[in-house]
Amino acid sequence: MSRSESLLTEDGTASVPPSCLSPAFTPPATTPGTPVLGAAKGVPIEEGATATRHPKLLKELPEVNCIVRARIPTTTGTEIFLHLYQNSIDNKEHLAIVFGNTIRSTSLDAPRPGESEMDRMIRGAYTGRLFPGRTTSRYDDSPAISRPASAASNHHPTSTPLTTAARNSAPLVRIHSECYTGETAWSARCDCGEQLDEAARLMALDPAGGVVVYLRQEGRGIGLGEKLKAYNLQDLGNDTVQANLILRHPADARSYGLATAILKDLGLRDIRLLTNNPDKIAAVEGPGRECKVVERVPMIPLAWKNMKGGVTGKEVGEYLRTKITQMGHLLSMPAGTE
Ligand SMILES: Nc1nc2c(ncn2[C@@H]2O[C@H](COP(=O)(O)OP(=O)(O)OP(=O)(O)O)[C@@H](O)[C@H]2O)c(=O)[nH]1
Repeated sequence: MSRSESLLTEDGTASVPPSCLSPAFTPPATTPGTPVLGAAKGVPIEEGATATRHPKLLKELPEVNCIVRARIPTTTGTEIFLHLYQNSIDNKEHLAIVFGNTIRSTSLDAPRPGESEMDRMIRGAYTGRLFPGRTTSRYDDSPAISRPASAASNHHPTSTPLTTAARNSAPLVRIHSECYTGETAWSARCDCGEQLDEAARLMALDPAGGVVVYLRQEGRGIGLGEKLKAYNLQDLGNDTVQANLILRHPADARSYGLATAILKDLGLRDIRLLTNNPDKIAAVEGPGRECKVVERVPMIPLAWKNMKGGVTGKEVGEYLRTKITQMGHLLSMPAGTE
């Protein structure tokens, strides 16, 4: 008997107490990917096209509106700009963490009726840097500060035919789904915290800058409470996919339309996407190909590269194995761990 069968009856229903089950099946917004083997580092997406599948795309993008932006000096010394978004499909505060000072939000910068210069600065719609006594949101009106070369333009990469140079200048993007346990509660069940840190490290180093789109789809979209139930089912012998299914959730309940809309608002069309997830690559390009993933940059677990800071242990090993064997993630287990 397999481990999942131990909790499923003959007709496939769960033998866990009904009170533990979610009230209704949640239809999948995206479905798990088809297993694909052996993607190389930095594969241009055109060459790796067979490595992707095409989840159902939204008919149209949701509306997004950046309502505030602020500079965050970080503990690593890198400055980031945190952008907070509202949208037309849920009430959650999705975020864009922007590295570099050339990437700007169109909706944030748009003038609002009746607002003062102080209003604009308070909501972050200023150029350059704020300083005590600044009176205007506009750069050129402010003789006290000089204009750094890197901020010379607020315009964004255009979609010219891609040369290697253009591809190299496309910004790095990570579409990251919330993981309270991995990012805040030091969980070693997954590598989510490590992935967020690694994405930030790479973006801080990249002259083209980068964006982490941080989507509030905790637990692959099932929410924290349900994810914690799934953890208990994992401790009872199920893998991460089986645990979701026993709880009557899809293996992956996420969607990426909001990410596409946020990237569009930030003026990013050609992007280099940090991911191993083929569904994400296909979905983020949007219904009208609003974005183009010109390169997939793999996220190899740090421990597999013998780098410091990697999450290790039995649980994360199983988590990664399930992603590869059941969700089609473009990773190969290191020799000796298959
Ligand atoms: N249901 C469930 N969700 C989990 C579990 N462990 C982590 N997650 C969630 O999985 C999501 C991780 O997503 P991402 O970091 O975007 O990564 P991914 O889609 O797996 O693919 P990559 O881009 O390759 O990292 C987050 O929402 C986590 O909360 C688990 O055991 N069960």
